[in-house]
Amino acid sequence: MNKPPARKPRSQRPPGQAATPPPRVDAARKGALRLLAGVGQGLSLSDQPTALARLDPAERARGQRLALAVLRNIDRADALLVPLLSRKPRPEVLDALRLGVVELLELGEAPHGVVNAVVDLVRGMGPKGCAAAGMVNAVLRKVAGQSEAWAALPPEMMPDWLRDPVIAAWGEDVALAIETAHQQGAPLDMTAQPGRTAPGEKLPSGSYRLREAGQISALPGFAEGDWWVQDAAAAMAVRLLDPQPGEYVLDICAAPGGKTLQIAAAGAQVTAVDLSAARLARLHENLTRCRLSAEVVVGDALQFTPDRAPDAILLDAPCSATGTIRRHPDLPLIRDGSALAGLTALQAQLIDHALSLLAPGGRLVFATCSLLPVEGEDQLAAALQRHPGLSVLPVDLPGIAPDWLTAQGGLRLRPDHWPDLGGMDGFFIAGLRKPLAPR
Ligand SMILES: C[S@@+](CC[C@H](N)C(=O)[O-])C[C@H]1O[C@@H](n2cnc3c(N)ncnc32)[C@H](O)[C@@H]1O
Repeated sequence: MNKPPARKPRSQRPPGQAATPPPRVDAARKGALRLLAGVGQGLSLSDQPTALARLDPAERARGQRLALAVLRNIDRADALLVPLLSRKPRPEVLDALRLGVVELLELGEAPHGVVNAVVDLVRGMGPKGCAAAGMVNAVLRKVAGQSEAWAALPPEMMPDWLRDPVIAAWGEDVALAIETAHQQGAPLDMTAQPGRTAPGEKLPSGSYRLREAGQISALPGFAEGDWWVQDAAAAMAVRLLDPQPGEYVLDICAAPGGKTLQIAAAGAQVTAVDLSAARLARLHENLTRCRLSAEVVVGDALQFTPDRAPDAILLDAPCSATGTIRRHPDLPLIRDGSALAGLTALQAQLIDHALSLLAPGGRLVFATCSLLPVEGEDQLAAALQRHPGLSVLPVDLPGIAPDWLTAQGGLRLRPDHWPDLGGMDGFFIAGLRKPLAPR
C-alpha cells in the first residue's frame, strides 16, 4: 500500500516561539461589521436581512445595537482616529477601529476586553488583517484614554443637502438640537387600542413610551393585540384625521400600516393601498394580532379608485424619511438628496389624486416623515394654490405646543421636540377639507 504524501506544515515557526492563538470569533461584533460594510456599499440596514440571520436572538440584537451605535458616531470616531493613523486603513479595518472607539468611549465597555476583541476580529480578516493587528492594538489603547476629548466632540452633523434647508428654515441652533436628538436614538413608542393600555409612560399625545425596549413580543399586551409599535409623531396624523365609527376611510401609501391600524381601531371601514406587497405583509400580521380588519390592496395609489367616495383619506406619502434618522442613522450615509425632486413631484400628484377621490366636504390628511420644508410646508402652500376652496383643518391635539403650528395651519414636528421625554420623529402633517361643491 502506498503511504499518503506527508502533509506540508502550513507555516514555519522558529523553534521556541509560541504559536499565536487562533482569533476568538465574536458573532455579534462580526455581524455588526458585516452591516457596516453593507452600508459602506450603499445598502441600508433594512436592505441586509441576512447579515445577522445566523446569530441567536441575543447576539442578533447586540450586533444590531453595535452597528447602530457606530453609525450614530462615525464622524466622531474618525475625528479621534485620523490623527492617530499614518495612512487610511482598509475599509473593514477602519470599521473595526470605529467599532472599538464607540465601544470604548460611547458605550463605556471595559478597555481590555474591547481592544482584545477588536484585535481578534482584525486578525480574523486574513493576512492583511493580521498585518494591521498591531496598529489596531496600539491605536485603540491610545483612544481608550480620550474620554474627555470624546465628550467634547459635537454631535454627528447632518449632510449638507439636509442641514442647509434645516438651517434656512429654523436656524443653526435648531439644526444642532436636531443633531443632538439624532445622537440619542429613539425610544420604543406604542399606540394602544381604544380602552386598552401599552407598557411604559403615557405621553402627552396619548402614545406610550418605553426608553429601553428589550424583546418587543415579550412585552405585556403584545400577544393580546392591545397595542402596536408606532412613533408618537406618526400617530398624530390619524389623531388629526379623527376617523369616526362607520366612516369609509382610504389609507393610501399605507404599509407597514401603523396608521391603518389606528383607523380600523377607531371603528372606521378602511381600505389600505400600497405598492409594496412585502411591506403590506407586516400589516396583515398586525391586523391579525390586534383582531382588526381592513381591505388591503397592493397597487399604485395613483391608479386606484375605490367603489365609493371616501369620507376621509390619509396620505402618508413616500418621502426622504429624514425625520427618522434617530432610528435609521444609516440614512445620511446612503442618501444624497438626489431623489428629492422625484419624491416632491410624486407627493403633489398623490395629493391631487386623493382630492379627486374624496367625497365633497371630506377630509384629507397629508403627512411626510421628513425634516425638509419642500416635502411639508411647501407642499401645503402649493396644494392650497392649486385647489382654491380647500380649507385647512384646525389642529387641536393634546401634547402640541402652539409654536409647532405653521403659518398656514400645518403641524411641524421635529426630533428636538419633547427633549425631556426623549424626542419624536420629524413629521409634517396637515389636514385639508374639500369644499362641498366645486368652485
Ligand atoms: C411613509 S411610508 C408609509 C407608512 C405607513 N403609512 C405607516 O403608517 O406605516 C410610504 C409608503 O408609500 C408606498 N408607496 C410609494 N409610492 C406609492 C404609490 N405610487 N402607490 C402606493 N404606495 C406607494 C411605499 O411602498 C411605502 O410603503
